[in-house]
Amino acid sequence: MSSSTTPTDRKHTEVAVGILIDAQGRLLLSTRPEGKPYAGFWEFPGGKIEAGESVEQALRRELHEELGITIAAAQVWRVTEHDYPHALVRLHWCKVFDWQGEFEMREGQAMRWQQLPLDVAPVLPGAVPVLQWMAQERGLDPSAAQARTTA
Ligand SMILES: Nc1nc2c([nH]c(=O)n2[C@@H]2O[C@H](COP(=O)(O)OP(=O)(O)OP(=O)(O)O)[C@@H](O)[C@H]2O)c(=O)[nH]1
Repeated sequence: MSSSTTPTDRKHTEVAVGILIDAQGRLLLSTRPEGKPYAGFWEFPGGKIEAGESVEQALRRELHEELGITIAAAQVWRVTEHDYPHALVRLHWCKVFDWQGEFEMREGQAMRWQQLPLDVAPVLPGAVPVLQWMAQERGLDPSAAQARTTA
């Protein structure tokens, strides 16, 4: 057949993602900066893991670069995959309850603390399963984790 690339022969991009949860149980979402694929979509903060980094180290670096905060310990909670046209990503999700510093949007993003269901939209497709699990943990209908839209 042709030389088209199938999901099985594409290399995964490893990504560390933080689910920051505040004292009221709210989740931090931010918008993807201009110039990146899916710019303007809402996502959980994080980014690509660099060679030699653990998930926790990558997440600590990314959240410092993007948000100006320093996180305490973070353990991987779930691992998911999503096949985008631009990349096949493996997302390492960590819940984060402790951090230090003041939030500064260093990449010009918007940020919102959100309860479920969210009231921001649209959300990056790769983040949807995690929103559903978070809703389930809270005794909510997983299919209603995202904002209702009138589209
Ligand atoms: N940060 C983040 N990335 C996500 C989420 N869901 C999801 O599918 N992704 C995907 O994971 C990848 C993260 O890459 P990124 O471009 O944000 O990472 P980065 O900041 O290191 O990028 P750069 O070094 O290219 O600037 C993207 O392909 C993005 O689509 C999410 O909730 N948060």
